[in-house]
Amino acid sequence: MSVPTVIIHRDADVLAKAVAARVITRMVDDQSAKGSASLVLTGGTIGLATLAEIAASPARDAVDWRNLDIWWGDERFLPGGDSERNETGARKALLDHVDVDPARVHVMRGPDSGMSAEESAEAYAEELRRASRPEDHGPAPSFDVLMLGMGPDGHVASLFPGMPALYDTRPAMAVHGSPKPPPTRISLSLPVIQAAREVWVIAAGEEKASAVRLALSESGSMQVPAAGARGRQRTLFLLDRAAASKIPASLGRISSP
Ligand SMILES: O=C1O[C@H](COP(=O)(O)O)[C@@H](O)[C@H](O)[C@H]1O
Repeated sequence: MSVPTVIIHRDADVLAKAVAARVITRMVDDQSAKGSASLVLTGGTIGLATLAEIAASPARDAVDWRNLDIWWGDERFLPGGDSERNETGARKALLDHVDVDPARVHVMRGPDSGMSAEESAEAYAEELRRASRPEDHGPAPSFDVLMLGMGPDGHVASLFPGMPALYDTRPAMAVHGSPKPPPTRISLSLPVIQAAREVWVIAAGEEKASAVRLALSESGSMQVPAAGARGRQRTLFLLDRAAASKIPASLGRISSP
């Protein structure tokens, strides 16, 4: 697992624009090198702001959207179209504005599919297994970029502190009793997150500062799930100044104006 690099931007607005530019460049590079790319989306405030900035960028047309696999790190188990679903937010902010291949937009299905949360999670796990290639050496693709928002409690995807899902080794699982509504969710597991080539934890705001400090410390992922958010080749903590305000000065970091 890689050691995190911390990059700090002035505020949430600059952070979202900078992450958007980073996503576009990374997808273009991966598509140039291997023909296609994979991107895991996150819900949450800064995650959706980032997607809106990608949509607003003239450089978005440099991405071959039809040759991109889009996945989610987690989903709130709500019917399709519900405004609280991460999918709904992502469609509104970005996916409705670019020419994605619907077959390559891998959604976690809600109760309107007729499936229980367990069945939906298993269907997603199966989709991940099918997409895995021999070089991935595991039950899910090694995603090129996996973005994660982070809660003030240090949760990432729908992996909340102290919850059994943190020990789950299936590619995706149902989560019940989430402390943040809605209570039922679907999440990628920690091993799948850690198999991604690059993991980007994105956080803005002072309310995230303590969790950011713990996520960059020696904390265990059971106490602070974001402490387990590490990519195989690279881990980035992309922060605004407020979210970075409690990081010890000793920790290497790069700041933009
Ligand atoms: O519920 C969720 O919350 C987190 C973080 O959201 P934020 O609004 O505090 O930024 C998000 O990363 C996750 O995908 C989502 O389901």
